[in-house]
Amino acid sequence: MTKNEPVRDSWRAKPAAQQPSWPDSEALTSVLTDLSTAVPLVFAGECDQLRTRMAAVARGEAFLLQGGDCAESFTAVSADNIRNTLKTILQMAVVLTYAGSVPVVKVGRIGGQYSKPRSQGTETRDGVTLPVYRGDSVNGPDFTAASRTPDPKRLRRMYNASAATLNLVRAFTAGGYAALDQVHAWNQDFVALSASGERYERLAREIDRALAFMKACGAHPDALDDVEFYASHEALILDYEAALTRVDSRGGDLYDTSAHMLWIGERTRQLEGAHVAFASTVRNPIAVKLGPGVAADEVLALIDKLDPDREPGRLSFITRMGADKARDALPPLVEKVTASGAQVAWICDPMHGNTFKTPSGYKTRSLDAMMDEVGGFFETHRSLGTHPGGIHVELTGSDVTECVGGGDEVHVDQLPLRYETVCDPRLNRRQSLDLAFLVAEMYRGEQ
Ligand SMILES: O=C[C@H](O)[C@H](O)COP(=O)(O)O
Ligand SMILES: C=C(OP(=O)(O)O)C(=O)O
Ligand SMILES: [Mn+2]
Repeated sequence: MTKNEPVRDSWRAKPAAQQPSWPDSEALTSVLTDLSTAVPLVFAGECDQLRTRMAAVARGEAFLLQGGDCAESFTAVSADNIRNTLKTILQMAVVLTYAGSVPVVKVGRIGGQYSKPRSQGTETRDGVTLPVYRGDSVNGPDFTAASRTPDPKRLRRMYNASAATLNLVRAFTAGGYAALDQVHAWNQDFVALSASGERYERLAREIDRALAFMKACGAHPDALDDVEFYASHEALILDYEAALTRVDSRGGDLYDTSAHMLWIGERTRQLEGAHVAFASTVRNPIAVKLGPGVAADEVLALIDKLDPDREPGRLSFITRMGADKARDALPPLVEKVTASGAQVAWICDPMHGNTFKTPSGYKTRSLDAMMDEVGGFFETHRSLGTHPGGIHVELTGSDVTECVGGGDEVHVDQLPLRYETVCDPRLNRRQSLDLAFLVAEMYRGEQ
């Protein structure tokens, strides 16, 4: 028995919110047995490396950019989609790196983001009530009884889809696709072609000059050809996460090898719940979402449970307060955590507190509200002398129409044109770049 066997299953004694009711427990056991011997998707050493990167974020020496789909779906796993998402995140990262003059830690909501917590257990349409869609790992989005019935075989499909996605991400990021020159050229195209491009022209020109200067100095461009890119998702379906948890051969610690970083959602962060208990057993960097209802004492208790050794990089808080609440809700939390001596990374998710439904029933978010929340996040950290450590956003590299606003404005009446998300509305490619340039201006104190 390894030193970790006693703690490994400790979470099973706690209540787990938001778990599917699998109708066939034998089928579930069979899939989990199979997954428990599957090849790990990430190496524990990479998780350690990300922890050191996140420690730099916590110390104020780096910025986190975390983004990707609200919910990945099996049918959307394609080279085009993966490449476009990656390309968008890399483009955003170049702008933020230059503006902040600090390294940007790049983490995708990718290669495992298949499970969704929901506000309601069921959905009713035209008098018919069915289980709610909980992500492709559990059931299908189509509104039929067959599609909405949880099917454990989907957990194996999630693993396969994650493996294929991460394989291509690794190929792109190590194979020269992500070269800085290339990414900057894409940004120049965006500035030239976007309606709001003029506003960003100055920043793009400055980056151009900085690159020319580096080259003139003989800075080795090869070093700029590869990027570090990490994978993350919400650790929601604990049976899946536990099946992919392995004892690290190097030191005997437990790592959840389904992703480098895992987060606990707003709906599953109960102090005595199974999600917090599970996360406390693994060494991966962990993040917890915090909504406007959280009390400062709960946040301190989360630190005690998840980061008892007060190790910078281990724990991040992703605040998602809503634009109208951020300026009131955030300061007391940041003050108390700082006073406690814990060094966590503070990340802003400007999306989940700003969702609304249009009269015709589309779930959407406006770029203005997002920027307002990011503004409140920066103001709070600047006034308290703490570090605004990063942003966490739902985005896609495709030209969808799911969020409203942006330089090439998407209007409410255009939402039906390309509303393709299976869960929450994502920023499209241009809106994501708008956001990056606007955050860059904020970082430089220009707004
Ligand atoms: O990211 C996901 C959503 O915010 C979450 O699943 C809740 O969505 P719902 O209110 O539509 O259930
Ligand atoms: C469900 C999500 O967020 P939250 O837990 O903050 O509501 C999410 O990130 O998709
Ligand atoms: Mn979401």
